[in-house]
Amino acid sequence: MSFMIIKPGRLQGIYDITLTPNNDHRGYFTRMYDQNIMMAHGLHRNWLQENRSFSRQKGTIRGLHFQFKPHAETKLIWVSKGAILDVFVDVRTDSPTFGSYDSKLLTEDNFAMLYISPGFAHGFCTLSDNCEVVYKVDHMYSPDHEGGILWNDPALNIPWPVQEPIISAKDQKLLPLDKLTKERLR
Ligand SMILES: Cc1cn([C@H]2C[C@H](O)[C@@H](COP(=O)(O)OP(=O)(O)O[C@H]3O[C@@H](C)C(=O)[C@@H](O)[C@H]3O)O2)c(=O)[nH]c1=O
Repeated sequence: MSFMIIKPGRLQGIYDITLTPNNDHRGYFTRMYDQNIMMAHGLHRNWLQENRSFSRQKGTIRGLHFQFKPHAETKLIWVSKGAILDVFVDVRTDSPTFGSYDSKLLTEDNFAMLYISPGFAHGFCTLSDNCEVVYKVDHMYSPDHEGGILWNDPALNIPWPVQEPIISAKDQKLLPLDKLTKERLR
């Protein structure tokens, strides 16, 4: 049995991963990561940091974030508590889907994981209180390379489930995608 079922998402570079638990009368056992399976799909990375983010209230938005090159990150994301709508925007200037977004529901019990390649801006909206998101990244945090796009960029028109989110002061000041210089994104 394969503990990780991996399928390409709609946008090139995105992968939907479904974990398959082994159930018995006690509960279940599942692998959260299987290096051999990830390698077979060319998706194993040298994960350097694992982050746990906790949001107290439903309707919190974090994002949309990325790191500029050479610190652009791959992210492997799942939800250990609560539920989120995870959103990712293609900011690869040479991509035919530049500026397109997609989203995925991740919950504490849907056994879903999301693999996001470098070159995507990433964010999420919490759909429940006390939400905990856990994700691995393959580059260390580099404050000098932080990049972001305004969550409600009118050109992107992302249908977020909230109109007035709880959001950080830093994220409130982010600019729309068309204000980012393509030179810096390259
Ligand atoms: C992301 C990060 C933040 N920090 C610090 C900076 C700051 O003092 C505090 C909170 O940082 P932020 O407000 O940037 O946290 P947050 O808004 O949760 O940022 C995260 O958002 C999601 C959507 C992502 O995709 C992540 O890559 C990351 O950008 O933690 C680190 O020390 N290491 C890290 O890896």
